[in-house]
Amino acid sequence: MSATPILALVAHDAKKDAMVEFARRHKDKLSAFDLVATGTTGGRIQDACPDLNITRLKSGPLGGDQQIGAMIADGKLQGLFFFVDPLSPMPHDVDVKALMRLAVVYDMPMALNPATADILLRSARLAGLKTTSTTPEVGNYSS
Ligand SMILES: O=C(CO)COP(=O)(O)O
Repeated sequence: MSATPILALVAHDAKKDAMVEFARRHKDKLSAFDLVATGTTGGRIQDACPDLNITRLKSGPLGGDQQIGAMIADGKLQGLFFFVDPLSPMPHDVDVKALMRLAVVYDMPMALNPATADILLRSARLAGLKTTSTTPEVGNYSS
């Protein structure tokens, strides 16, 4: 696992401008992390902030949300910034829900809008003081 905490940046189309603005505003702080993003979101951020090192995954509807979900399940992610559009139907709604669900299952710091993202990025937990997400109680659901 990377020694540097990894953050994921994801935004639905109606929220991509807000994500780009968030990344611009916080690019100094974000540069301290390894960043992953779904394909289109990552491209928009990279264009706006060329100095940020962003690993682009697949586009959300083509599996990018699930790739990030797998990173959460594998303990490879330390924070999720997911600017969701609650007003538009999504062809991959099940993937969106699955990603948010895994973030909750693993007690992943997760911001779903810019206001929360600002607070989360400032938090000590994301600054690397505590970078391990909580392993869920598996109950009857063994690994
Ligand atoms: O659809 C997304 C999240 O559900 C985001 O995917 P893109 O960044 O490829 O647009």
